[in-house]
Amino acid sequence: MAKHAGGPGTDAIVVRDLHVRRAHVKVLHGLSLDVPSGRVIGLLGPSGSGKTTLMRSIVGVQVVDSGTITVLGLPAGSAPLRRRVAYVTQQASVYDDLTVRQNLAYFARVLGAPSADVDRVIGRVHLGEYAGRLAGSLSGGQRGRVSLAAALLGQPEVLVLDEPTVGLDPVLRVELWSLFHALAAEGATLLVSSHVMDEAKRCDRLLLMRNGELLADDTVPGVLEATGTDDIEDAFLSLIEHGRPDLRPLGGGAPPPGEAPPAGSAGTGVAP
Ligand SMILES: Nc1ncnc2c1ncn2[C@@H]1O[C@H](COP(=O)(O)OP(=O)(O)OP(=O)(O)O)[C@@H](O)[C@H]1O
Repeated sequence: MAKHAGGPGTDAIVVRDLHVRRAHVKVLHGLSLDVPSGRVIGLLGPSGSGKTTLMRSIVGVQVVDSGTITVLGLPAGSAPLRRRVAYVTQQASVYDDLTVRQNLAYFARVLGAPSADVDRVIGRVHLGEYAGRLAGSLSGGQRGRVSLAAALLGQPEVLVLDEPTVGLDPVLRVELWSLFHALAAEGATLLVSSHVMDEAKRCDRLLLMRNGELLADDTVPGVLEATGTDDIEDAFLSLIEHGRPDLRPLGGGAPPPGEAPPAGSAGTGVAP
């Protein structure tokens, strides 16, 4: 079970007014968000919307212009977080000339995780039958699962996963989402990016991004209710088309002077 510092009801990740440029181009424009502990949070948005940049900032590998990011109560990227936060990039990070088990044994040693953890994580990502295979002989999806297994070594409290289900068949995708929820039930916090809107329904909560800004921060039912849609893709399009003025932030932010709150907007977490 993950050692869970924050506990239910607290925020594992807090981002405030985050501005990031990449190659002199502004990518994130003053993002503020909270990621609650012990939940699976979906970070959704089209390609290029800034999901990876936000994740890189949260794990402390991105130079930021301004703003603050706190993870488990500590500044993002600070040394004590190194073993408490795991990051899986879109490219599988494995050694092709080592077997699956050898890869994980190596990473376990680097992380100082117990060697028994290797078989545990192999089991969790259902790679048992491939444990003795060279990573270089695996499919892209299988290599991705080796990377995910490496991230689970040492039972990190926060998992930041960049498009972990891309290219997987539907059965494997469902298996991974159920693994994510099992990890959350054990106390971990998962921030999972995807550009497939259909995956939204598998998340406890959504962060919808576009052009480096947050369009919504809410549960799936909350986003649907706030937009008057019954499909998350339609909801996303509605947020783009109608913008955010019709929607109120979580906790009932005040409407502009002289304007009544729109019907169905109470309690929604659509970003201000
Ligand atoms: N190394 C880089 N140098 C310059 N610009 C970059 C770099 N990496 C990303 N960008 C730009 O930053 C913006 C956000 O990219 P980012 O990778 O964060 O988006 P994303 O939502 O994760 O996209 P995808 O779903 O395709 O991974 C894009 O316009 C992209 O072109």
